[in-house]
Amino acid sequence: MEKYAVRMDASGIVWFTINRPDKRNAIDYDVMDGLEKTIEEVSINNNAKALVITGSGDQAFCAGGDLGVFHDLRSKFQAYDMLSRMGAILYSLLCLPKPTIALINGTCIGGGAELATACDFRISSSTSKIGFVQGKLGITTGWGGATMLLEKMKYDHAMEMLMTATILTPEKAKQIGYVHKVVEPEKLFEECNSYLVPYLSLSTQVLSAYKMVAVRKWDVTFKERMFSEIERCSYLWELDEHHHAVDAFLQGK
Ligand SMILES: CCCC(=O)SCCNC(=O)CCNC(=O)[C@H](O)C(C)(C)COP(=O)(O)OP(=O)(O)OC[C@H]1O[C@@H](n2cnc3c(N)ncnc32)[C@H](O)[C@@H]1OP(=O)(O)O
Repeated sequence: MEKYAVRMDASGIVWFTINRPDKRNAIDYDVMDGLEKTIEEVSINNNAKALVITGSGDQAFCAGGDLGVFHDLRSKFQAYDMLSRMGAILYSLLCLPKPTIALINGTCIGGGAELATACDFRISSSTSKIGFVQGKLGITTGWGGATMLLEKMKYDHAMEMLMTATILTPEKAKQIGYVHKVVEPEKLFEECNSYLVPYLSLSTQVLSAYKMVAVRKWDVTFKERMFSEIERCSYLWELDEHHHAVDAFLQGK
């Protein structure tokens, strides 16, 4: 089974689906490859007007990094290689000159919330769970998620999400401005299509021009901040607190 699926529909929406429902759509190196290629293709394909990222099945959008795979990374140098690669992928998603949507079809936690944050808009199923749970594993957001969140949300709401590592209902996430629309699970795709209609009615050049205005806001200083966040997470990654927490998860404690 392919770990991700990509298709472009007749209206120019590219649908990227993480296809690892048995692992709650956790991101491993293959999914990273798929995201990297798709973002690049969408950015250069004139027929691609928008990118929607979602997860397969009705349980999870994305449960973050694959703890089984990434737990092999023990030192801060090993952690930095993986974290900065995914950080670069999310930075290119953030700056993609087309509208992007995280279609949150279920659990969206840890790196899954970082992935969703890199998108322009978040549409969630009413049954999803959303949270930056990294703190519970003794690390911070390691893919640049906090830097992006603080650009996109009010300071106090962003810091509360990050520093409490709590899991929010979609309604609460909407109330604080993280999620833009909450819909019944069976209406998720229909509502996502409707949401995109006004965007698709404008030309790609116009949409790209607006995205470029936003990208200018995220200048070199922003990129530096994002990557120093990643470096700090690599340092925490190496510490026992993190490794013990992941050991406990993998051993089902
Ligand atoms: C590296 C960048 C930063 C990060 O993303 S750190 C990772 C943050 N993510 C997490 O801590 C999520 C850990 N997972 C969970 O808390 C729960 O599995 C979750 C998502 C709430 C779903 O709970 P349930 O629906 O009850 O399902 P479950 O626990 O029985 O899991 C089903 C199978 O999926 C696996 N899974 C879930 N999240 C995973 C992950 N992040 N990496 C690797 N495998 C993961 C889980 O091990 C289980 O697999 P199996 O059936 O035992 O083979």
